[in-house]
Amino acid sequence: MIVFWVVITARTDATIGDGQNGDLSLYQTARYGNFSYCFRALEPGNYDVSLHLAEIVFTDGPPGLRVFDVFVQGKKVVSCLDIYAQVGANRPLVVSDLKAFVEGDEGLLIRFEGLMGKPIVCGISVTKDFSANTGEARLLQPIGMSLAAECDSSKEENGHLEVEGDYQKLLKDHEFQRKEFTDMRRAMDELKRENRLKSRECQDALKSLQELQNELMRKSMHVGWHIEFRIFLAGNIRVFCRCRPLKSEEVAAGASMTIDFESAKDGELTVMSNGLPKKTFKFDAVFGPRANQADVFEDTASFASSVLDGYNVCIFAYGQTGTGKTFTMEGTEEDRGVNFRTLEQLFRMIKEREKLFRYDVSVSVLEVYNEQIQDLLVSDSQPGVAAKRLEIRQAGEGLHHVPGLVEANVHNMSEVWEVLQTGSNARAVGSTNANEHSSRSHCIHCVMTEVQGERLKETQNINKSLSALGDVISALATKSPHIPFRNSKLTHLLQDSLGGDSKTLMFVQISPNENDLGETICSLNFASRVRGIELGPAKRQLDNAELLRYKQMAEKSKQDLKSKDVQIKKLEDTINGLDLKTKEKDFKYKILQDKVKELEAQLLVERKLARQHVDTKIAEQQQQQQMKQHQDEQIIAPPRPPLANRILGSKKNFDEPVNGFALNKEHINLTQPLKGNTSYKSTIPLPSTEGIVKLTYSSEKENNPVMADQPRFLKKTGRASICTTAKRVLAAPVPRRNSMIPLPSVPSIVQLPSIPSSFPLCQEEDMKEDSEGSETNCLPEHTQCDSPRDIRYGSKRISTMLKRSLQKKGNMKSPLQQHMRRGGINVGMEKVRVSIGSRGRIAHRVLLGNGRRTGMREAQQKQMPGEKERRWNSGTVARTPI
Ligand SMILES: Nc1ncnc2c1ncn2[C@@H]1O[C@H](COP(=O)(O)OP(=O)(O)OP(=O)(O)O)[C@@H](O)[C@H]1O
Repeated sequence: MIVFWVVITARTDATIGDGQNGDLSLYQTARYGNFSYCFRALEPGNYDVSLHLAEIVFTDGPPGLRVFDVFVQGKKVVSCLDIYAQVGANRPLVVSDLKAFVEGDEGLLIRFEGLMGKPIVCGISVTKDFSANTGEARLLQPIGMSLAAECDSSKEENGHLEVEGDYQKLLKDHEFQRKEFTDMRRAMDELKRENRLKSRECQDALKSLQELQNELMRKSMHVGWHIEFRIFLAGNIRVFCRCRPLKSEEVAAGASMTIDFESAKDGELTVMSNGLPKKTFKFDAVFGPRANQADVFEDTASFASSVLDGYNVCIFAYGQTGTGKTFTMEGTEEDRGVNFRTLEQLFRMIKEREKLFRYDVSVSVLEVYNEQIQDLLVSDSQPGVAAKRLEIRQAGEGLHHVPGLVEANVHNMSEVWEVLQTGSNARAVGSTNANEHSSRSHCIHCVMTEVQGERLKETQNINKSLSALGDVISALATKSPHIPFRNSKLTHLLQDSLGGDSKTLMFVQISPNENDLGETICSLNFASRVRGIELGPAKRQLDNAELLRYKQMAEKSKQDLKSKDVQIKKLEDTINGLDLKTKEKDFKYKILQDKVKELEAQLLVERKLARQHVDTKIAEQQQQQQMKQHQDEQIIAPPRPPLANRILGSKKNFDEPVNGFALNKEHINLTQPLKGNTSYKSTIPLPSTEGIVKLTYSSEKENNPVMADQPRFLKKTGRASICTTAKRVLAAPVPRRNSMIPLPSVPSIVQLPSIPSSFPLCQEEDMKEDSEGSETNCLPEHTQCDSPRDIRYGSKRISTMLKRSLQKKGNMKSPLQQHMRRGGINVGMEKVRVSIGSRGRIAHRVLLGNGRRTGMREAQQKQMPGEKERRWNSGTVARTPI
């Protein structure tokens, strides 16, 4: 089948449908060949597709029929046979009810495949199937149309032409666009998300910026206020100017204003004269006739509150009579002044701080009249009784007070007001020309605030100007070395508040009446000078009690420090003493270790010596045995007396006691079984007599140096060891022993004499040990040696037993073990004595610490030399229970 693909431009025209019911119709004329329509679905769903095929010219009958098939979404919906059956010549064909299901945003593809010989006109109508989808009608949009390309016969293969690129390209483009659209949508979503994040960040940043701005503003205000306050404290008395309104009578008299408040700003004030500006002044604040009491106090409150922070504060009013000094400071019952408001604020702050601080507030009201101080809180003096004279005293550095002045404790504002009223009523009032209520006195309200032991704070108010005050102010302004505080009672009383470490606020009161211009300018000039006065930085005040308490605390800290130093010194001494003791103990321990090593080395030497001694004894025994054998042989074989005589000596010698023990003939007779055994010859390579002598000598010499000077004789041991060959008797198992006593070999042949009691074969302790353990130190009752080999074996056993004995005793009584077992250094090492050898010497004794000597030494001292020698010879270990 040949497929033609031609790309044409989709065209929509008036026949496209009404667009309102969701219909979309496309009519397109294709001149040649096959083509396809592609639609992009706006939303998934079922679509009805109808095809209008017109002017399909079937020039030929079935054999030559130019037919084509129609595919919707790749599925053939109309076949050539259908078309052939329905279409006659020049009759259009409408194929309807073709369902197309579109998923997602995939496109709807209608494709015509076939061989077209002549142009056709077709139309496609796509309608959303609303029966299956109830959503909003959204249609397919044509995204392209492909027409059949020119037939390229060169690409015909196996009777077919491969579909070339356009459709595939279209599909790829569509797929690409779809992916691109998906990517774009994803990117757009990402951008939206980022945008939201950025928006949120921006909002957060904006919010934090606003907070920062607010914080900055607060800080700026705070810093500004502090700077302003510090500037004020560091350089100037703060001066507020207040002008009263014109009185009704002044207005009635046609008085005109002499102050220009209209242009007043930033504390500037211009005095007018005849309608022209005469002079301009600048103060910290200016309050015109319209300012009320609250406005004034708003700027005054910070002063008042600093009283509770421990500062001396002085607020007073200065000005011409009748200008409102009393009104500003006291006010009226309906319109309270600075005094009342200040106290009100103090109580409010006290209330706020009541969990942290406790304040006691007292108020005094006094009057300075004719340089006399009168207590206005004292009731009228009784007739004929002179009022109590009050004087100013200086109680401490910078602390002036009036002893005897009544201080009324107040707890709330009603009590304050009551006190103030009492004082106000008691004032001396006279009449003046300027003000019928004016007085020639100065009323001072002292508010003493005690804050947890801190000194009293004073708020003092003055409602009259005094020349003394002026002098003081002038002296302060010119930085005069002498400030005439004591020129008047008023300045004297106010000295603490006007001094260099106070906060001072002065109200300069003026009249707006042009008739008072002279007085007004005079007051303003004075106030300007006051404003330039430098008082220096304000200082917090501490009272003497608090200072005393601090001093006591400092003194106590010093004492504590000293006692701590003493304790530290004691501790250091203790530590040093402990260090010394530790070093001393280390030193002693080292000495002990050295001694232990020395003893162990000595014990080693003793063991060697003992071993040598035992070997010597064994050799002697062997020699005696050999001699005995020869004697026996002589007895049995008389034909050889000369040789026997030569070897063993005469019979007389034979009968001689050997080492104190005499051989009994009867005993010899008991050896009859030996008679027949004449063929025995010792196979033991016996050492020569000289060798034995030398060995014995060297051993004895080593153990007993005294022997070196004595004549050398062949030493004969007092013990005999005879091997019998008459009868082979299996030796009973010989228990191990610890004693170093030489063992008699054949007690059955040679009956040794009874052993003296002073010659213990084994010590009681050894016996005890033997009875308790499996080992024994005692001689076996019968020991027989059947052969020289047994003799040698017996010698080895003896040697082994001796070694074990020594080893055991060494282990049992090792000084090191003793020391370790005792765990102290005061164990008497002398209690351990190891004595080995026939001429043994007393083991080296070491006295350690305060080791107590035991009865061993006394026992030795009581012993006879011979006994001692035998004792040593017995090879036992004299032990004293430790
Ligand atoms: N700012 C003001 N607003 C309204 N009235 C005022 C103001 N200042 C003063 N007055 C009124 O002016 C009158 C005189 O005021 P005040 O007695 O306070 O003057 P003073 O300076 O204390 O006088 P003196 O020096 O004679 O005692 C009072 O009647 C007072 O009410």
